[in-house]
Amino acid sequence: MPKDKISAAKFLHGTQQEKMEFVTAFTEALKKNGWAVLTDLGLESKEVDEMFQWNKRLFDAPKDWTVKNRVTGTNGLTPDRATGPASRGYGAVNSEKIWKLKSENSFKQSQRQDLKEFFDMGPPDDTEYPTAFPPESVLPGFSDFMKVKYYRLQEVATQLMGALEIGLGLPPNALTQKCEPVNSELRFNHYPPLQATSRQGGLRSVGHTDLGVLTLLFADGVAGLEFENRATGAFEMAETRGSQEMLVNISDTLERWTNGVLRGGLHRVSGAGVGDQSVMPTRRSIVFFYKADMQSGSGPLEEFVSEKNPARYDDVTVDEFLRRMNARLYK
Ligand SMILES: O=C(O)CCC(=O)C(=O)O
Ligand SMILES: [Fe+2]
Repeated sequence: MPKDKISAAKFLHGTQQEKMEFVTAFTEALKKNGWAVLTDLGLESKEVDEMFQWNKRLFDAPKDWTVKNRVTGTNGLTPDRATGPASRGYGAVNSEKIWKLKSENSFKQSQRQDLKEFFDMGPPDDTEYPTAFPPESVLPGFSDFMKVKYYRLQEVATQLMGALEIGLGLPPNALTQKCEPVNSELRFNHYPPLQATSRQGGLRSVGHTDLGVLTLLFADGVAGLEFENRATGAFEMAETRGSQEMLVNISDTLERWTNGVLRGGLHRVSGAGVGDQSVMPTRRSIVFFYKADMQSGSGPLEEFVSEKNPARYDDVTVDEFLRRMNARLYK
């Protein structure tokens, strides 16, 4: 498991050789583990702290506005998550049936729960699947703030994808061009405090891989995020230091494009690490799902397919792939 954190400073500001050192370390970590922790991203920790402050304000605010915007409601604006390829707006606790994504039967009945509420924002200029924000009267300034952060994180993710293109020996923009026009999702997660007696299997979110290309994640100080150790099959705590460190994990679309050379990092959120405290504390995370353009193919790139290594994934469009997964996740 990656105990070492990789500094992005050399990639952002270094010599050609230093850039390549980052590219190699980053690509190797993702090939081996499916995830890595990066430091020195060029993101001010103040910027990330501000996102956590908005996360708190958002979930503390009265939720009347969300009624029109629940998982099953279309609101004339927000697509029904279960039938569409996108996720937008507020989702209450237990909206995501994450156990249906991989192997439903491996989860006990008591583990089939998801104890986070969340808010997903799509591209600010998306007219097909617009994000229903809380009204300005409820949370003044929130949508403007989010738009700026959305593009900032898109920029960071695009840079990291550029590094991966080099690391995988692909031509420049081979992967990033499949992510234009922008189709990522910026998510705020909030895990409300929970009595230990209702932990039910000790998990706040069960094991899964994310649907997009690459996921960027910041967690507050409360432990919980765990990744599968591929050597042992056991889940182990992934530690990040608040706003100064960012976790990156491979998601399903990149696994499909690379025909399994990069495999999605399997992760979950546990209530472990809080000892025998009777209440699990509130936990918050900020997640950027870097996603592909809906019209791009989701099947393996020709560079990763050969007679010996035939395509393992069907080449449906990203739109179709995401609809397939959303139908499991939200129905
Ligand atoms: O909150 C976390 O640390 C993980 C969140 C997560 O896995 C997700 O939103 O897909
Ligand atoms: Fe996830």
